Amino acid sequence: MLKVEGLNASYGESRVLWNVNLEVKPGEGVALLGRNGVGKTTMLRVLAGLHGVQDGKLLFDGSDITRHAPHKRARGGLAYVPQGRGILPHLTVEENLLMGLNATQEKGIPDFIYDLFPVLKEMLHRKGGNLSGGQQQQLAIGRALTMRPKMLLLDEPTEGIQPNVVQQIGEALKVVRNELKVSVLLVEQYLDFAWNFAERYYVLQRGVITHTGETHTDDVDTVSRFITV
Ligand SMILES: Nc1ncnc2c1ncn2[C@@H]1O[C@H](COP(=O)(O)OP(=O)(O)OP(=O)(O)O)[C@@H](O)[C@H]1O
Repeated sequence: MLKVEGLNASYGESRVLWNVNLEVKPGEGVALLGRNGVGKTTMLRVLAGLHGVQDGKLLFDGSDITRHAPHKRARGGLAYVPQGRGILPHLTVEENLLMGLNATQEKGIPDFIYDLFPVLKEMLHRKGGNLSGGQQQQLAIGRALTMRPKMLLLDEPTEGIQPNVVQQIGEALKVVRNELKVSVLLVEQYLDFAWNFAERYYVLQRGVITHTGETHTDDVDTVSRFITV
């Protein structure tokens, strides 16, 4: 589904990602783990087409997308939910969701969005900016899903969110992966959440992938040493 080969990326003279190789298979949930500032957000921005590639190749759904513009990647099924959520605070929940629909032929917001996140139906006419952090996160994921993506790129969906909502988001993401068959690449610092969700993981340290493995066989405490501050 997604294959990253020999990726290098920089900010000016400063190299941030070093020869990154990473793969997400169809229907798979994969976690990208690491401390603050190691390059996780940059990695997702490169995949979304918002930051350039210095060297390397990005393959998605059988195409080389290395030089594709962000909107082309989104139309091709790669949906990015940035850290800080990226919803439009002055628009209502409904208007935010309808924006995602523009890229598809559908007329209305599909019911599965409300099945996943019932709170969005209750808050349909409320302004995005007046939602709680957890509700905004659900809206951001819901909006990305209205585009019927093949893969979601999620940047720290649990950040600053109260535990019961974190649990709801975790359950929704499992439905997204298992029933809607959408692959997920999840950037997280909340290790237990990532471990509970993902089948495989990569650890990024100072821009280099240093460990990778499967969550059901590997020891979470060993991995936590590489990612906790
Ligand atoms: N716009 C920018 N210009 C220059 N350097 C940047 C820029 N954005 C990020 N960096 C640097 O690149 C490195 C990687 O940052 P990045 O945000 O990708 O890390 P991260 O692992 O996502 O961290 P966090 O969890 O804090 O978001 C950091 O050293 C950061 O200071």
